[in-house]
Amino acid sequence: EPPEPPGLAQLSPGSPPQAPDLLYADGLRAYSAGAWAPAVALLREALRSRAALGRARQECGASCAAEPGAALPSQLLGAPHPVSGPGVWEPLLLRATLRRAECLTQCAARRLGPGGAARLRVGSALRDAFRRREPYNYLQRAYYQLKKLDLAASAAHTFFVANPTHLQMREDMAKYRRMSAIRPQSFRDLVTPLYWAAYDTGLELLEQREAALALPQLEEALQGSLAHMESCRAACEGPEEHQGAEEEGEGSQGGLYEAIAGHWIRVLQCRQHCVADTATRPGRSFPVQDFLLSQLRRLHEAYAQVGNMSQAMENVLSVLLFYPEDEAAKKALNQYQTQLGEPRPDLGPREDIQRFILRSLGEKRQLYYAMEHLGTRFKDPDSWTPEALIPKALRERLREDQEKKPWDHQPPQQKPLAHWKDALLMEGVTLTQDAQQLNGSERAVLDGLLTSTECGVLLQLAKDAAEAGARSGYRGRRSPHSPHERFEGLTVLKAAQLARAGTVGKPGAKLLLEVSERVRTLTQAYFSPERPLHLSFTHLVCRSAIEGEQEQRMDLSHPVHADNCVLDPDTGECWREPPAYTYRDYSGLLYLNDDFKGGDLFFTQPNALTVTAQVRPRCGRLVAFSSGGENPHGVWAVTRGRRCALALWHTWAPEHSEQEWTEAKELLQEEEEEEEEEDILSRDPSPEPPSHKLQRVQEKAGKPRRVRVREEL
Ligand SMILES: O=C(O)CCC(=O)C(=O)O
Ligand SMILES: [Fe+2]
Repeated sequence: EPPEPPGLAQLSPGSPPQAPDLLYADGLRAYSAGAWAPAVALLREALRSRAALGRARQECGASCAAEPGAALPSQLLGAPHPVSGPGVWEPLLLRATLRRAECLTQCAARRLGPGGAARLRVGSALRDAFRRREPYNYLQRAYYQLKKLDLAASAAHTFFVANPTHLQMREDMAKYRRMSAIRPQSFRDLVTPLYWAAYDTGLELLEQREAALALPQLEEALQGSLAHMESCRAACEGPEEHQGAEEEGEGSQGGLYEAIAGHWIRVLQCRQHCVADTATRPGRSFPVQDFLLSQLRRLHEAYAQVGNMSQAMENVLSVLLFYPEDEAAKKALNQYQTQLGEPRPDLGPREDIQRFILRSLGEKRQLYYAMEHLGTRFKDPDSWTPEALIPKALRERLREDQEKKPWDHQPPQQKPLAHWKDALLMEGVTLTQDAQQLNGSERAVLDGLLTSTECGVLLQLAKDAAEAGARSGYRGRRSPHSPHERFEGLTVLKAAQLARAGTVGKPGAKLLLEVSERVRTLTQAYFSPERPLHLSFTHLVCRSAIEGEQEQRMDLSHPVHADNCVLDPDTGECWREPPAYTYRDYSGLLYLNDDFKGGDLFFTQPNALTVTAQVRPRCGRLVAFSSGGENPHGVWAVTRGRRCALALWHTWAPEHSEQEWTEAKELLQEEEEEEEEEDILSRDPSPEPPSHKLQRVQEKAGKPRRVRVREEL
């Protein structure tokens, strides 16, 4: 194992947890250095620290709620001014808030060590990363490197259940599943509490008419769902949770009262949304409260099956507490009542569910009050909220809002078609897929740009150039994107030079120039008829699978990226600044062959996860698209054979047009002229090569490709 980077956090078991952001950053540092064991230790400790904070919040929230005067100042918003007037009410709210803050702070310090919760607080970016279970992605790779395959599989599974559209992980999962050394039970979710498993077992038992055995499982699952929501709610009161809320203009202007009220409103909003916190289960994830409701339904059926009619009643009444008009529940209730015989007014909904609903209604009432009187916002996550609870003045407004669609804007204007149609016709090219078919705004697949002979010539050119490179010790260059592939790139100028030196055929080098111009014409006609495009870089690229290293592959041939900006998949933003090639406006990929395995091009949403379109390369197929953040793309692993493509980038900026293209053209022309001269005059047998150009080319060719660290991770 390579040496670990200096200055990593020291871990001492048993001591209070360190700050998760520090641990995580160090874990990633160790990971990038390939120090797998420290990476695992640090990442796990980051997770443990985060969990400790969550637990402490929950326990402290509960214990402080039980302490007189330190309960969440509930009901204070609901009816303050009319009853006691602000003069009386303000000091009450203030005192309750301070008491509670004090109680929580002391409690957290007792549980987490000096500094308490504030010391373990993290920024919103990291919170999101944890929510997306990102640490498990790194963990699985580190475990894999350490050959701890079962642990790798469980970490991978844990990440995957929460990110089912993550391409890389989907591939990885398929590979883990094929590995016979991994036990099937290793594919388990390390985050989601076991209540999923309890629920699944309960369902299975119910199907086998084993209701008595199913009941404890279903009860456990129900408690699990409630606990899930509790822990989500507890996290709402952290010092970090409402960053940015002030920017939204809620609660920052005005006095102390507004500030405190604003704080509680945000806590309540956050708590309300915990019903929609996702319960994640292999292959599925949905709001935890929906899960709770299906548990209640299974429970009343199971109790009825074992003849425990009073508990069956309690559970079906609990469903009706949410949805009093639920037909199936009403029917079941009637049936249970008949079976019971005598009326049982003592029976009501389950106590835990009653508490849950009452508390939620109380919060909603306060939030609607604040909405009406303080102008705050509240989007109720529940469909079961009784209308009577919503102030009359608000009902109308809410209904209007609901009818207004946020995506009311016009679809993007279609480009004038006449120009490019002519251009296509001239070249004998067909439009195979337009932007709409590719689920994007500026994307197209065009076919027929090259004949198979032309593809053959260009493939031969790439091959000859690679072999020439091999002879000069250039061979064995691994791809900058994947250790499992070789990567050869040929620029137009290098091709011209090699042609001149007689290393590659001249027709190939000439065709390269001609074809790139063909692509430019079409791209301009299709995407930019009003404004000329210039080629800014042309690169003939082949990616070859390395024999025998493909089974264990965990990566893409080319990670997801955008061509003219630095993509931040966390936010979907794309920064048009260096090190990106910011002047690139349109990209083109002209494919030369299809006799390889894998290697499809794909587009994703800005999250770099969700695939929106996929294209299989073939001879003469051009994929053209705008180079910005609207077109993140990547290439699947090439697992067998060699995939060659001409990659071209176009720019509107004339100052960034490709000098080498002109130089190459001159070079090839010069040679032609010289040949003619030679033929005619046979006087000058050794014309001096343009050595300054050669030198420059060599420098450029040897320059390593920019490595995008973010993508590599
Ligand atoms: O070869 C491909 O299909 C895509 C390559 C690519 O996206 C790039 O070089 O920027
Ligand atoms: Fe690209």
